[in-house]
Amino acid sequence: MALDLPTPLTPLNIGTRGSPLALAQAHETRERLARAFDLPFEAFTIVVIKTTGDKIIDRPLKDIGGKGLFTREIEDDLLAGKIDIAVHSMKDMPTIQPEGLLLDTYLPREDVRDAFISPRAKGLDDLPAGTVVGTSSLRRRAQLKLQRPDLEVVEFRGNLQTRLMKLEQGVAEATFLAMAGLNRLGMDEVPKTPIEADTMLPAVAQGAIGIERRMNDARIAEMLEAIHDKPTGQRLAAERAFLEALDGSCETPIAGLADLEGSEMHLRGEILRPDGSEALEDAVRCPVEDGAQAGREMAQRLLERAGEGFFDWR
Ligand SMILES: NCc1[nH]cc(CCC(=O)O)c1CC(=O)O
Repeated sequence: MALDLPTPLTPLNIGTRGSPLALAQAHETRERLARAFDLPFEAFTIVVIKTTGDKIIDRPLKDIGGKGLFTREIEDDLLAGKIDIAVHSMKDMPTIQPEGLLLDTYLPREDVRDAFISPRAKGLDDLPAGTVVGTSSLRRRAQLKLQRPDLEVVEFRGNLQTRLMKLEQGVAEATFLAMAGLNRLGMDEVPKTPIEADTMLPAVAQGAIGIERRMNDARIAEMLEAIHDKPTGQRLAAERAFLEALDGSCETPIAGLADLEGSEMHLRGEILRPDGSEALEDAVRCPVEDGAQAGREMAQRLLERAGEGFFDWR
């Protein structure tokens, strides 16, 4: 495919966070673009941007608060033209983007499942009562407590490597990590047990990489079209409509997953009390193109069942 790049060729700047996983995602994006347009890798520069969430690593995310902890600085640079596109884990992205930005290009989705990670146990059932499990995810904490109220949970922040190190040091006996992250980093040696979605429904958009751009940049829009994965787009449209209708932030335990079965979509959703004392689930099948509407309706049904204060700690 021919691409109308200005001559002499100016590199396209790809913005990303600096964690190993974020870098792997940026490199995958660069490879897909280079391949689609038969361009050398040098046509793309990867620009590492440090975000507030990267700078503050000693406090739980929910205590720092505020929207876009891991995205604001990157989006500012995108709006300012310092970068041309930004690569994100869609799981970490708010459902609404700042004025002037669009986030509607997705790479083919990786494994959506969570994995159980422990040097000593194969699965949750093997852990004796009182065992300490580390996680910084409110969803995983609540899902864990629902299944095993007898286990202890400790806050487990930091990137994938940091969390694996904490396991090794014995800060916790087990943790959960996304299969997608482990796969993208090629961490095949980490002993992991994938957990099926029936047992632990993943986060909305887990395993998906999104590429953000300026709304008025037609050249970039055209370019991104070449690497967009439509099925991933259809699944995320439903999952993110569900999340948006729930007003979900990182501070509420919500899970959601859309699977495609031919022309049909199978959409599942779950909301939990933060202490894991209760979970409400719903599921529907609908035509793929109705996914977003189905997501919003599912959110409404769950909110009605939940009633006031469901997400409050008690
Ligand atoms: N919140 C951090 C984060 N954001 C995306 C991933 C994994 C990759 C993905 O889900 O796309 C992770 C780590 C994890 O949950 O284990």
